[in-house]
Formats: sequence, C-alpha cells, structure tokens
Amino acid sequence: MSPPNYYDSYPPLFRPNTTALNGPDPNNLHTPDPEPNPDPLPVIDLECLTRDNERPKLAQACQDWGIFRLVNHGVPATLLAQLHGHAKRIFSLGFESKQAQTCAPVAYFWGTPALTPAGRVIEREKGPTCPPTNVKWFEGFNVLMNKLSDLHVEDPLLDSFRLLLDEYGRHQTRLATTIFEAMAKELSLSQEQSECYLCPSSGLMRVYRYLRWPEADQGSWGIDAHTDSSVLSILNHPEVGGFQVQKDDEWLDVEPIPSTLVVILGDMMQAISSDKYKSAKHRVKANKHVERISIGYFVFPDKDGVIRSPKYKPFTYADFRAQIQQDLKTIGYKVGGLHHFKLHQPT
Ligand SMILES: O=C(O)CCC(=O)C(=O)O
Ligand SMILES: [Fe+2]
Repeated sequence: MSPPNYYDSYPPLFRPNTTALNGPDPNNLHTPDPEPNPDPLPVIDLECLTRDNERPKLAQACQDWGIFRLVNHGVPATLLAQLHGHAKRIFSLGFESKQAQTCAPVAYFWGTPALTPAGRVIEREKGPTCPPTNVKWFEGFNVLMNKLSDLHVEDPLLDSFRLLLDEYGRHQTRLATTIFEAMAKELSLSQEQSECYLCPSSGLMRVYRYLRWPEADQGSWGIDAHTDSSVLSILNHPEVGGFQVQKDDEWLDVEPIPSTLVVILGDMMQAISSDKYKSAKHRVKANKHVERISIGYFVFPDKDGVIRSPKYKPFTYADFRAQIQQDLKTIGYKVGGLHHFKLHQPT
C-alpha cells in the first residue's frame, strides 16, 4: 500500500531531490544490530518493584539518572513487533492520505514537537525579532489514549493499528502506575497526593517516524535537547539508535534494545519529588541513512491538582502547561519550565 514513489510518503518539504527519488525503499536499508552495545543506563526489573528491598535501586536511578531501562515489563514481544510493523506500513502511506485519514483523537503532525496534548501545533508568534521556526525532520501521530475507543475507522490497517495502540496503552498505564506507586512509597507521598500527581486518563502516545535527512551531520537533531513535561514517559525504540541522554554534562547514547523499554522522568516528577529525582535531558540525532520509528507514552498529573513542594510555589499542571506554551510561542522552544515556579530563584 506504499505510494508509487516511496518519498510521496514524506511531507513535501522533506522529499529528497530527483536523483534520489528512484532509490531503494529506506525501510529496507536497515538491518537491526542483533547484539547492540550495552549502555550504562540503570536497569530496573518491574517485577522487583513490589519488594521493599528492591525499591531503593529505583530511587537511586531516579536521583542519579532520571532515566532507566525497564525489563520484565510484561508487554508481549509480539505486541511490540506488530505495533512497529503497523506503524511502518502506515507511515509509508502517501502524505496526503495520512493527513486526510487522520481524525480526533488521533492527530497527524510533522516538522515540530511543539504540540498541544490533542496534537495541535503551537505556532510561534510572528515578529521582527523571531527567527524562522526550526523545522524538524519527522512526522508522527499524536493519540489521546482515553478517547481512542471512540474512534471508528473503515480502513482495516488503521483499525488494527487502533486496536494495537489501545492494547499497548493499557500496558503503559499498568507500567506507569506500578512504577509511580513504587516511587510514591520511596518519597512517602500520601494516598491523596499520589492520586492527584498521576492521572492515568491523561496518557497520550506519540508515534514518530524520523525521516532520512540527506544533509544531516553530527550537529543535526531530530529532536533538540529537552526535558519532558510529563510525570513519566515510556519510550519504545527497538531498531534504530540516535536517542541520547545527558548525564553529568555528558551526552550518552541509549541503545535500541528491542525487548526493553526506557522510562524517562519528566518535569512534573522532578517537582513532585522536591528535586530529589531529576527530569532527564534528552535529544534524538538526525540520520541521513535510515529512518527511525519510536513510540513514546506520556502521563501527567491531574490538570487541576495542586503540586505542593517546599522548593516550588504551589502550581497545577494546567499552570505549567500554560507557561510552557507561552515559552513555545515566544521563544520557539521549551526551556525546562520548572524555573518559572521555583522558590528562591538563584540571582
Ligand atoms: O523519539 C524519541 O526517541 C524521543 C521523543 C521525545 O523525546 C519526545 O517526544 O519528547
Ligand atoms: Fe522527550
């Protein structure tokens, strides 16, 4: 079901010049590395998190890294493989048909990660001092998980993708809840705080395809360095590397290991933990040779629940979101965001 010319699946701005047009299908260029190099990321076994003596390992990973690899997570390998297979097939549909066939609660986007939760692009305010928007070489689908069952699609491929996403989303909710409960125990949060700080119905998914970018070089980013606004993000990137995390001012490659998931702590988790845990700064390298597919799940606090911490003014996630949307409109990118709410800001 690919369009006659593979690059018709790319947004027009990203189509390579005519000499490359009859080149091979980029999806067939990549052979996954059977034994990826190990990276130094801490590894957390989900099954161990219920045990009191195992949780300190989680707390340590959250303090030192703000990111860890999750094993024994119980998401079937067949589900992960099917999800990726479907994502590849859907991305290879023509650009116009992806635009036309997508409807709420799924939104098709390309060129920018600055989106509202529903997947609408946050436009940069135009002004004489604003440099042009920094276009990113990717496209994706933004999916509001709690509305997915309302979606009715005729196309069998899209319908089976919807079912797979739904099943995957249920696993993500289970994982986020289990991990957050263990963190809440370590942080001695009350039941009431835990309920307001993790709102499973806020979960959203982003399925990305980073496109081949002929001019990509060492300094080209598919996504620039940022922290996530979420409480927790769970990333699945099984085949192609490029994801990097910052640790002690150094950027480290996070290897794509198919059977594992990568859990990233977001800004909200940092605030909830009064800065004991940190939100990990990460980015994705652009690639001129291969496309990269990743699936991210993001979960947030209840939007009106007040986050209270000795380090921050009381604020809600709705306040935080409004602030970063304002930053995106005026300066064009997300600059952390927590500093807006921090008490005793350094001078
Ligand atoms: O695609 C990836 O691997 C990471 C995406 C990401 O960092 C984000 O959506 O916030
Ligand atoms: Fe991110």
